[in-house]
Order: sequence, then structure tokens, then C-alpha cells
Amino acid sequence: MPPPVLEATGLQVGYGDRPVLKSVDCRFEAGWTAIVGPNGAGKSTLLRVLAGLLPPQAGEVRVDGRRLKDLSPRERGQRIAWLAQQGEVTGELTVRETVALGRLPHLGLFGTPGSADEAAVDRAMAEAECADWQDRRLNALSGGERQRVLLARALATDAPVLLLDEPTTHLDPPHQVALVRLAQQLARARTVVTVMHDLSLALAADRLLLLQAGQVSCAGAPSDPALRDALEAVFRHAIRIVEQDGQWVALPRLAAPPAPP
Ligand SMILES: Nc1ncnc2c1ncn2[C@@H]1O[C@H](COP(=O)(O)OP(=O)(O)OP(=O)(O)O)[C@@H](O)[C@H]1O
Repeated sequence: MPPPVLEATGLQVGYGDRPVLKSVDCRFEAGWTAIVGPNGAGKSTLLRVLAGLLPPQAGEVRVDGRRLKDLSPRERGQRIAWLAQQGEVTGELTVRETVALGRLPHLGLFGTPGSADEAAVDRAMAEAECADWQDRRLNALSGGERQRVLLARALATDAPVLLLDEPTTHLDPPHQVALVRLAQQLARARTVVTVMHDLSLALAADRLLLLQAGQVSCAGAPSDPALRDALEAVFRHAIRIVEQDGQWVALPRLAAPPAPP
């Protein structure tokens, strides 16, 4: 069965009386889409709405045609896994207990984990490379270690839609690259959506969606020149997108502009 299509139409979200998302329409299909944009553009807010964690003031989210708000929390949890930013989780549990939380949508309140659940937890910890610390408490881990545990929790869900908010934050370069390869591999059979600041990592996605001041200003594949131009412009030409070794990368323009003659 193909992975679900996640679709949002006319989304409007504000905090207090300040609008943050202003009539956002977007559609996510099988493959990996990276949401990018300036600080405060509304990327995490959009991801929370797509995950069903924040109700929009107008508009709706549908997953395979069904309105997200019509799904029970359990049905939603089985379809959509969410990787939170680190400030949004507590750390009293051990690594294994934290990853096992990803199985809750399959168990219900009084369910007992079976061998399939334990196997999913083992597989997720292996994929996120955090099995070595499974008995340690989350709050005793470094930022990057904790990030890998939270990724494992999302993977343990086995959901066909993965929403990952800044999954490469705190990771060292080898683990950033591992995360990109994992996202590419998962996206072969899932709908993967990430919010990312590192443009070079985001350019490894199948598609990018550029959010600017609460609106989608451009979307497309990295090979699309219009998308690359829009990215350079929105980031005030502080970066230059070039092709290197067959992939698109964003280079910071560190050199001062030449002095006028
Ligand atoms: N809980 C909240 N209460 C009030 N305002 C909020 C809240 N969360 C976010 N905001 C505001 O909404 C706007 C969008 O925030 P959001 O976190 O979605 O942006 P973002 O694009 O993910 O930003 P960043 O790149 O800095 O992570 C920001 O101006 C932010 O200050």
C-alpha cells in the first residue's frame, strides 16, 4: 500500500491575536519533503498542526482523505509519528522506556508490550544508533545523544508518516549524514517531512517547501532553478547554492563584498 498523502488546506494559526500561519496550502506525498525558511516563519507551528497537536483556527489537515480531527488519538498516533524539539520532552525515563513510548498507539492504555513491540524498539534503537545507552536516563545524555533517542522513539512507532522537527540539531557531522541517509531510506516507503535549518542537508530531500512569514512562497525539487533562486533570495543571499559531486549544497558567502572602486 502506498504511504499516506498528508494534505493541508487554508490553514490559519495564530498565538493570541498574532497570526503565524496565513492560509497555508500544502500536500505531502511519498518521499521526503524538507520545510525550510527563516526563523519565526512558522515551520514548527506547521509541523505541529500537521501532527494534530495544535488545532488550526481555520482550514483542515487530511490524511489519505480523512480529516485529522476525525481520527482518534490512537488512530492518529498509528499513522503519524512526530519528533519533537528537545525542550518539549522530559527526561526522567530511561532510553529504552523513552523509545518504547513510540509503541503506545499500538497498545492502548492497558496493553502489554509483546515481542513485536520489543523488536520494534530494538530495531528503532539500532537505526538511530542509541542501543548502547538503553539503560541510561534521558536527562543524563548529551544533546546529540538525546536527539538520537527521540528519533528512535519516532521510528519505533512504525508510522507511515514521519514528521521530524529539526532532527539534525545537536548531531555531529557523521550522525547528520547518517540521519540524511536514513531519511532517504525511510522515504522510499513513507511520507517523511522534516523541518531543517541546514540547507545543504535539506537539499538532499526530494522536495523543499519554503515557508516565509507564515505563507508557502515556493516548493519544488532541488534541481528546480526557481526554487534555488527563491532560497538564495529569502536568505538574503547569505548563501550560494552550487552543485558539488552531483548534489546541491548551500555555501555561506563569508567573503566581504568587494570595495567599490
Ligand atoms: N507557544 C507560542 N506562543 C506564542 N508565540 C509563539 C509560540 N510558539 C511560537 N510562537 C511564535 O510564532 C512564530 C512562529 O514560530 P515557529 O516556532 O513556528 O517558527 P519557526 O519557523 O519554526 O522558527 P525557528 O526557525 O526559529 O525554529 C514565531 O514568531 C514565534 O515567536
